[in-house]
Amino acid sequence: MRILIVGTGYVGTTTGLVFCEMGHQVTGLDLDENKIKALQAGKLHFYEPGLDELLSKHVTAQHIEFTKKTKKAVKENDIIFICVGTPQGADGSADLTYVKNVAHSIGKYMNKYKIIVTKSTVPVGTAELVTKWIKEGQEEQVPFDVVSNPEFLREGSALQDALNPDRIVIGSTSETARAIIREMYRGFHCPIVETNPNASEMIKYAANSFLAMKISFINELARLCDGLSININDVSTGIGLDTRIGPQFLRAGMGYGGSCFPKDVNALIQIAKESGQPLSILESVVQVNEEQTIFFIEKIKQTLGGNLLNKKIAVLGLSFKANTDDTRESPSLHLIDRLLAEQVQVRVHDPVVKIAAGPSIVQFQKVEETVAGADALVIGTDWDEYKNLDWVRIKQLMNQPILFDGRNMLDKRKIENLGFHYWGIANH
Ligand SMILES: NC(=O)C1=CN([C@@H]2O[C@H](COP(=O)(O)OP(=O)(O)OC[C@H]3O[C@@H](n4cnc5c(N)ncnc54)[C@H](O)[C@@H]3O)[C@@H](O)[C@H]2O)C=CC1
Ligand SMILES: O=C(O)[C@H]1O[C@H](OP(=O)(O)OP(=O)(O)OC[C@H]2O[C@@H](n3ccc(=O)[nH]c3=O)[C@H](O)[C@@H]2O)[C@H](O)[C@@H](O)[C@@H]1O
Repeated sequence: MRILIVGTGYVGTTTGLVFCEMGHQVTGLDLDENKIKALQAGKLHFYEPGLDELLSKHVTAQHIEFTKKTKKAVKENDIIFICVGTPQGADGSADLTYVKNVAHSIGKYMNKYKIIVTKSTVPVGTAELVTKWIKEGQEEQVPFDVVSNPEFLREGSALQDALNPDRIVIGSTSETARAIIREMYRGFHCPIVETNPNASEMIKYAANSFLAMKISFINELARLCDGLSININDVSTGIGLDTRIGPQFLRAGMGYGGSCFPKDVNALIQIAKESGQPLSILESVVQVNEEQTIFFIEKIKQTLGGNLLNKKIAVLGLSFKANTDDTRESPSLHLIDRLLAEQVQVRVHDPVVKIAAGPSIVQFQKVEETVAGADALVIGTDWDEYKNLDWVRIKQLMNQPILFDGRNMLDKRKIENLGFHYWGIANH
């Protein structure tokens, strides 16, 4: 069966290449000409460790091709994965414009039985909408089935996650379609959850919301622990060893960011409101997350004497987490916005992200240049390379050795022994 991936962003490109690895022939479709040109040349248009090698391998072997010709791509392929964006709309709900456009095009150009699989994260009821939109697009009746098959990969470890998922979820009312998609995933060694589309769509939002809830829980607890001089990392270890809790997603920091948790938690809140069954717990998750940057900046203010006017602050890391160039809802950028509002002179560094300079913000190539003359240094993203910097040299270069670790990634004792004033999130 020939596979079409619609949308060649983080999810689409990774999914396409994973299917190549499983021996399938794949076409990637996108409307963005620049992305398609880059991909055709075997070049990844975003930063994701390991994916560039795989892309170049499968492009060279002609296991994958890329196109912007929707009609041809729809006609020639049997299984169509929708991997387009579902950004947050004005009221917090998911904006399905891109999904709707794709469904209309699929209907319009469909010439024989096809399975349409939604991999994008979409609200409960979208499979029914996709069915309706495909029918609206059809000029003549052609049979098709719709499947919900949410994706659980993380940016930064997309390939490993997609190749080794904890589970695969397949939601469809059609046993035939479920069986075909199940067969496509033969070779994956993980449980497969088969269910109806609504439950499948809910599983995705519930998973992201639960993980976001763990982060907000530990962050709010960290604020309490900070006042009580308790090390939150010890608390995370202590509770995480309980197998019912688990160690993951208990790292206190500046709050969760990225293209998914913020929008998906809000989308589920909106679904709940519309259903007359509000999820107050998730409303608190969002509130705690928003407060976390304020908590952090207040700490910086207090330490620097209550006023940040014209202070020079160096921020290391711009992406929403390490190993990605994605800055969507990045906690580091949220912090920088607030620093700029306080009229701070901001100096930034990131190993892969480039941002436009402004009157009060300058980006440097090297960490040493970034910290020169700084009144304080903030770790904004947990890039590995920030762990083993030459801290003796950095101390010499700074105006005063004050370090705020927004990711609790440094060894407090070691840094303090070098003469730094160190503050992490309840990292006592
Ligand atoms: N980024 C991530 O790590 C994960 C994202 N998701 C979900 O997957 C979906 C996609 O996310 P990303 O890959 O990050 O999005 P993205 O924004 O990186 O990529 C989406 C792509 O779709 C293309 N597109 C839009 N309309 C199109 C059309 N009519 N025909 C062809 N291409 C079209 C865009 O040009 C863009 O390249 C979202 O629903 C997201 O919530 C799910 C799991 C992980
Ligand atoms: O639906 C999605 O798009 C994806 O969203 C997240 O993946 P991602 O956003 O790539 O990154 P995460 O590793 O989950 O991190 C999200 C944010 O939480 C923060 N985080 C994570 C873990 C933690 O313990 N503490 C913490 O603050 C990260 O720094 C980051 O800002 C989920 O982990 C994926 O399973 C899901 O597929």
